[in-house]
Amino acid sequence: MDNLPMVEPDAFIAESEFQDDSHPKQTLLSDFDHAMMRRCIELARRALGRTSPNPMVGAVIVKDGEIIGEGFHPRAGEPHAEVFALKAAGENARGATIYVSLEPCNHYGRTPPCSEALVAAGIAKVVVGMVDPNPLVAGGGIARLRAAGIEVLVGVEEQACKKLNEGFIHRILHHRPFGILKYAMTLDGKIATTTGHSAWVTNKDARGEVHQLRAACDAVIVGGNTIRLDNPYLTSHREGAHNPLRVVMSRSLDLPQNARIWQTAEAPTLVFTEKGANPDFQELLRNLGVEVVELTPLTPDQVMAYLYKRGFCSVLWECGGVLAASAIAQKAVQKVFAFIAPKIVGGVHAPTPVGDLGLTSMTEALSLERVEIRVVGSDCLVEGYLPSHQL
Ligand SMILES: Nc1nc(O)c(N)c(N[C@@H]2O[C@H](COP(=O)(O)O)[C@@H](O)[C@H]2O)n1
Ligand SMILES: [Zn+2]
Repeated sequence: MDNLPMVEPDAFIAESEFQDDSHPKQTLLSDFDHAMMRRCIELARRALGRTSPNPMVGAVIVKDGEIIGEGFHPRAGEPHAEVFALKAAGENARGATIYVSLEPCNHYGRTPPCSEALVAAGIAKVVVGMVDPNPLVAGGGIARLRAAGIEVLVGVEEQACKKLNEGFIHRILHHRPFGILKYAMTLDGKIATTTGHSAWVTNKDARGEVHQLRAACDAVIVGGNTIRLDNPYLTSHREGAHNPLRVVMSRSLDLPQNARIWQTAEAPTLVFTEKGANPDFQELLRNLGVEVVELTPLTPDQVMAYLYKRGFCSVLWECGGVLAASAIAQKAVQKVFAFIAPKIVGGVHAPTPVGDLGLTSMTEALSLERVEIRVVGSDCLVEGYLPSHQL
């Protein structure tokens, strides 16, 4: 939720990081302002999973209390949300207020600066959800609008706007995609039986959440063991939903030829292996339309560096415990989604979601921050951020 202090039940104060003497430090915000920004977020989410390396952005133009134009950024290379909203509002935009979930850009990228388009359209006021962390923008859009005499408010529904684009923000600040570790375990902390059987730990509502998570990510990563034992499809299973790139990390490339992942074409597949591993199988995969990339040594960080260069913002780790521990140790995981099913399977050697992290004392445990706990059908979902992550 917002960090904004409450003034009275339906009014909040927005405080801009970019105030100067000519602009009041605090401005009362109405429920309407919040509702419009939440609408921006809703619009932005229409492009869920499709905008990388760009952020998801929504914009709403309001005049005399009425919405006269809306827009969202559909994908990189296409116009920004503000441009779609201006187009929808037409000449009526003169003197109007625009709400936009991310600071308007002020640079020539794949598209021209939105700040100039807003000035040219005669927009009177701009309400911004969050400052753009992109160093090419970073307050420059706000400064340009203010220099043109436009009133600018910053920080409305800021936390929600940041959460919408945590992948983009992490990518810009850390030059790596944002990593999410997802696992499903029983009440006694097992992800499979001692024999390795791991299907159906959670109920179908939890599986629906997982498909939604996949739709929001650019890639989903598993290790070779998951292909051998679970034989997953790794798709989002929803009509019209985005399917992430399916990524397999396997040093040996000792994988079944008839695995579902390479026998299904709904989503692209990329296999990372080490130099020279199983050349016959590499050729077989390529013939099946699977991309094969040799990375030596094959580590989570190398994979994340590669996916960063490919323009990815967010990656879902759906791997077993050994790879998960390695991804955590290499800071390739920022957030955890743990589904807990009220079942007990027992077994001293039954696998657990995170392998050895080399910790010797409970005081070294990684305590998740900003934890949210929800009931999903008959299961429980614990969501939180690893300690080093800052939004
Ligand atoms: N305010 C805003 N609205 C949008 O719809 C956007 N896509 C962005 N993106 C910012 O601009 C950069 C991309 O520019 P090009 O699409 O290459 O022109 C992106 O990195 C964000 O900083 N901003
Ligand atoms: Zn723009």
